[in-house]
Amino acid sequence: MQTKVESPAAQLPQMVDARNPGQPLDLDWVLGAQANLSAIERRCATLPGRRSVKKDHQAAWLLKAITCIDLTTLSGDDTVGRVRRLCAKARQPVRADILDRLGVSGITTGAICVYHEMVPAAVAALDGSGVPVAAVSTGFPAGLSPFHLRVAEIGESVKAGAAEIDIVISRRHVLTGDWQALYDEMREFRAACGDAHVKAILATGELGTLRNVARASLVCMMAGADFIKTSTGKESVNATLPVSLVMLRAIRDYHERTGYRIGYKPAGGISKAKDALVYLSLMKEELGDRWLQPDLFRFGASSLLGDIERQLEHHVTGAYSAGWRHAAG
Ligand SMILES: O=C[C@H](O)COP(=O)(O)O
Repeated sequence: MQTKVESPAAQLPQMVDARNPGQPLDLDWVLGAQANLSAIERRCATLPGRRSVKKDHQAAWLLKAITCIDLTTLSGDDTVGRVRRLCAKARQPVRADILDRLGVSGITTGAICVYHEMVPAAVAALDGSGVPVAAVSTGFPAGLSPFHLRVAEIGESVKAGAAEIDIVISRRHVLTGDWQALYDEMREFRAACGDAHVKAILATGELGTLRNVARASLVCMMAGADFIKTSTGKESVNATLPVSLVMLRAIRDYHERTGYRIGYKPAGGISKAKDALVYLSLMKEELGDRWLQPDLFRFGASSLLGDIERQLEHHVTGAYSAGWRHAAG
């Protein structure tokens, strides 16, 4: 079987759209956003069973998923050694013998995602690979440090070589309906990023309602977010299908009204290949094939890659290896 999947770096030049500049805060639009919980739940309940891709198609979709992973380590005990091992995995996400049998070469993960202190090590380890480094920022995960320090943290990570910045929003602005404060904060974070792309982490598990998720999504896009991201991975509820549906529809709405395509990053608790397939099919159904590229879609995941590699090994050998053989990623 020949499954041609190009690396994200190879895909980017012809795929990149104009960057979202943002727009003035439109409160009528924001307050008009609603979320019908029972309709959303009904739609999501049908998703896992509905679209099942098999055999070679499944392998191709799993390879696609790999190119969209922000391979992540966000632990208090991260070391330079761990980050270097993860970067080696980002450069070569699947064992060479498995890729040979799939007829694929040159794939990488979408990015590496680390805390600020690990950015220089990751940048050095990924030199020449085309894999960008994403830094979580702005007092991740709670986002409750002094505002000027949150802004300064972005600048430090950009200076250290991060090409993508994952900021956390102030959940209290959403919970109190202070959309202007959320907009102003996000606008300032975006400005501090300069040319680095900014992903706005909504921490949806802490926003109370799906309607708040829809409104916060719109405000962050209006303030210039390049991506909206569900979670830090540290909330008690992280990425879910209902939240994803609401955020994807906000992205669709924003695209229809402004012409700008905003990326989506579900993050936290996505660790199985079959879950990745459900997310890919949700993207395809809600937003179309254009959103299946790494410049518009990422998984934030620390252990998903290991399960995908295991499934690909099963695809080419017919046997499952032990999970520990695919530990990194
Ligand atoms: O943004 C990424 C998340 O922190 C990763 O979460 P995870 O460890 O549950 O995959």
